[in-house]
Amino acid sequence: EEQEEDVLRELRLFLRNVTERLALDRRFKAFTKPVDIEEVPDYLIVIKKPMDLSTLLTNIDEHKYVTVSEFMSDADLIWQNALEYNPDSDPMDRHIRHRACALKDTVRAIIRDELDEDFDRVCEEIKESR
Ligand SMILES: COC(=O)[C@H](Cc1ccco1)c1ccncc1
Repeated sequence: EEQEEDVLRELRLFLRNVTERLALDRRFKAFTKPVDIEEVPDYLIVIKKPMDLSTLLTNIDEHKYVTVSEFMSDADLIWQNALEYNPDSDPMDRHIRHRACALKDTVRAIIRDELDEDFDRVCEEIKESR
């Protein structure tokens, strides 16, 4: 009903704000756009579910997420993929892994600090009802 659409509109505003703040953080530059398959031809052989911050924003606008948990599952793909594709001991791999871990910690801290648990519960109830 109308009140539910108001809740989901507020969820999208929150998720857009979080995602845009991440995309402005210089540490996360490598995560802002899909990995370039021309640059990295084997990427899609190794990584089955690519994800990046611009795709998160598109998904939000396409009403893909009804709960924060669904958003977090896609957001987690970004850093998980980076750890999986860049496992070596060379400095480049270690650098992107450090940034991937920073992304993981930053997303979790923002959600812990800024998501109201009652609001999240309302979103989860809407999801169960559909
Ligand atoms: C999320 O970004 C990545 O996984 C790519 C993989 C990649 C390897 C070569 C070109 O791109 C990356 C980008 C920048 N620095 C390290 C790795």
